[in-house]
Amino acid sequence: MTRLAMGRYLVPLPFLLKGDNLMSQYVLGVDLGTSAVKVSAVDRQGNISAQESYAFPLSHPQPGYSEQNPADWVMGTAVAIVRLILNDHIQATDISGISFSGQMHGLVLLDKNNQVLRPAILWDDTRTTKQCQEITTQMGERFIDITHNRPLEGFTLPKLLWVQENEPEIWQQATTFLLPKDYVRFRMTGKLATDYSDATGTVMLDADQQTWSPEICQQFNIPLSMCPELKQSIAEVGHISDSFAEFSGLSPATKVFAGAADNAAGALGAGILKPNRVLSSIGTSGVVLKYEANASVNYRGLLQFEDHAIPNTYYSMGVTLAAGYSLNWFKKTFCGQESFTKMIASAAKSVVGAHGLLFTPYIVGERTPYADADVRGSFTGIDGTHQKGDFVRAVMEGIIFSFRDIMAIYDEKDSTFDTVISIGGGAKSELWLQIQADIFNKKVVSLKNEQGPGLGAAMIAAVGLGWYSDFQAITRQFVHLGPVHEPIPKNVAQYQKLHQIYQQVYRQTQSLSHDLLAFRREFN
Ligand SMILES: Nc1ncnc2c1ncn2[C@@H]1O[C@H](COP(=O)(O)OP(=O)(O)O)[C@@H](O)[C@H]1O
Ligand SMILES: O=C(CO)[C@@H](O)[C@H](O)COP(=O)(O)O
Repeated sequence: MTRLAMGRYLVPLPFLLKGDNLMSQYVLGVDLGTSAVKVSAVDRQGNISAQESYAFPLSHPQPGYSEQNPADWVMGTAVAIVRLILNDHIQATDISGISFSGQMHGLVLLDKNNQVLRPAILWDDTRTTKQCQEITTQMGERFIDITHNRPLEGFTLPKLLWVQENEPEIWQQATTFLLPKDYVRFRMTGKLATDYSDATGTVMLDADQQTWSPEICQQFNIPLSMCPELKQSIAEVGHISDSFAEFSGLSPATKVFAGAADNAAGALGAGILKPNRVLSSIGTSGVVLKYEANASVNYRGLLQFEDHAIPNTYYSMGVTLAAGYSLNWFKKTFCGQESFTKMIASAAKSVVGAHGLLFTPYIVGERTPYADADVRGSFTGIDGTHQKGDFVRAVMEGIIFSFRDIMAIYDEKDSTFDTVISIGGGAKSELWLQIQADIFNKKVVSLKNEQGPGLGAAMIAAVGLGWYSDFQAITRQFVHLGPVHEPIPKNVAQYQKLHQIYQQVYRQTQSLSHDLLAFRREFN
């Protein structure tokens, strides 16, 4: 039988030709999340023809540390692509373009030969409190004027300073830094670059000038040459290299576009192109995000301010560090092999307010509204009658109360919106969608196909290829909203009362959790 060599995979040719989609053209959206990489093949009409994913581990070598191995991202992406080609019969030659959505802020350091120098330090790593204080001491309000952000542990600049101070032997060899998706793109094309939406997340971009800030780089002894070239999200960065083609089965003719930060891509994939719509994303992290038409708004660091994937537009957001991560932690720790669906079914048997049990999701520290790396989570009100379902429900509710706290910042700024679009793994749960509607007291809408960031990445490639003239046009064709969850007045009233109690937990447990973390650092 004739066999076609695809990298190291030998595939019977008739098998490859069996697919229905021989004459179709696709773009691939690579969504590099924290729990897994998910690759979607999307046709010119916006139909998601196939999806594959590959999970990778998170490493927490010490409390507050969070790392991943960049090689795992590349391997996982290649495996997902190989599966699309072999299992889903997407023809490599039909894949016209690829783009990316990437977990934000993570630091990948490369030496002069573009070799990775140390594990990537991720967005939820909070080891850099000292470096954040140094940035504030040295630059004060000027830092916020330049970046429209305040320095927080998750961002890339404090991570660079941590390596400078703590690993001088690594720092001496460091030649380039990249964000996570940029490293995957580099391994696919051989080209070093980042895009503006991920660049803002480093807090080294001058938000008004749209250049790397020479003032910030000079202040902290970071050579400007270390910063990758800036590209628009839809810019073509290159083609698939021969070596990655060999490895993955892709065609070297496939064009590769810069892509975007996952929240920018998620906003695209959810049709967040107007200020009346807000995104609620329950991934590993949790995000409440609002479209901003121009850079004149400055929340002075109360919320993050970032470049959107659409040129000259922006978004603001608040981040709950451990959203889906909290539910995942609960499942892994207490529910054995049980599926999310089964575990959540037990929560559905509980009631609004989980019979008086409250959870705060600060289990890896928090970013918004409390920028506090050393706070930790809590269950309050545990009673001898509580069942497992009450605990699961309390975790789900606590995460959404944390989102409600972010919305309170928008309320204070008189920033109004009427619709919440829910994306991320958490949007798969009907119960969680209704809890959101009831706690937000807003209409909550999910997507027909829950692939916000992956779809956004595919949309970037499709616009980059010229299939659509702009993001407004492609959104009309690609983004399909699903069922609407309306708030239930009785539940809204109960949650409003409970939220007031929830809001007291941070202040009343802050010093306790700081003391406990100090104890842990001293003794374990
Ligand atoms: N069936 C489900 N119902 C509700 N939540 C789910 C389900 N499956 C996964 N999740 C949640 O979604 C999270 C992963 O979301 P995802 O958007 O894939 O994350 P990331 O992009 O960070 O990798 C998990 O941590 C989990 O809490
Ligand atoms: O730190 C942030 C945004 O500022 C996170 O939202 C990361 O971008 C990770 O995203 P997920 O893996 O949770 O999608």
